Amino acid sequence: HDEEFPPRILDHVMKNAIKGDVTNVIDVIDKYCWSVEIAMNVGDVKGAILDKSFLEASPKNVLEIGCYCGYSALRMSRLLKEDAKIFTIEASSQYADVAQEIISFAGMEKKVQILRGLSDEVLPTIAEKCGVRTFDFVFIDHAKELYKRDLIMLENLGLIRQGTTIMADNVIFPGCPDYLEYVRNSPKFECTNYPSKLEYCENREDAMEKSIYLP
Ligand SMILES: O=C(c1ccccc1)c1ccc(O)c(O)c1[N+](=O)[O-]
Ligand SMILES: [Mg+2]
Repeated sequence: HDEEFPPRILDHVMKNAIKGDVTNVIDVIDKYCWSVEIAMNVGDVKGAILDKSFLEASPKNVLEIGCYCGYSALRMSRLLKEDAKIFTIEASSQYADVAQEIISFAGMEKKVQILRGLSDEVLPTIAEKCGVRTFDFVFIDHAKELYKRDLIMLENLGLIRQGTTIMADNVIFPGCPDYLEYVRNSPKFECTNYPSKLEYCENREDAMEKSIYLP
């Protein structure tokens, strides 16, 4: 990954977006990524699919695994109902630093809490640390080889409940074949695939996978 993108997008947002205007911050990031350089945000096209599932779930407790620069956390934060909250896990302290700045610039620092660390190190204590029993909505968008491991960990830790919605990005590109095989063959998940395009690309296929947990 291009380690230099996060500081560039932060600088671009600070100089071109309206402080406290979360929708404008999202738009400024999307315009930059369409016109200047592609980044691995979920983006506007797949972001609209995320938005729709998020609104249908109308969650109180939201978990994101893979915050990056905070773009998808901002997308969800603007749709959060009163007293709902997003907890987002980010392993890279560089990404987490930039995400914190962008989330604060957009005025969403009270609705989004970044948890720094590796997902398998953060998840075992997240319930008591965050005062959450189960999550109502989970967005998985981190290292593709960790999707399956972390979903199983969420199940084993009792962090998801009957009806929890799990949305996974990039199930085509870069792809997460073991995750897809797991959720689609498990009787505990009701899956729906949403074909789309890779963020900020017109001609590379990607898709999101929605899995409703029904143990
Ligand atoms: O893994 C990559 C990747 C691989 C190679 C080069 C650049 C990015 C990627 C690509 C698109 C995504 O939406 C995404 O979330 C990721 N990611 O890192 O989590
Ligand atoms: Mg992604």
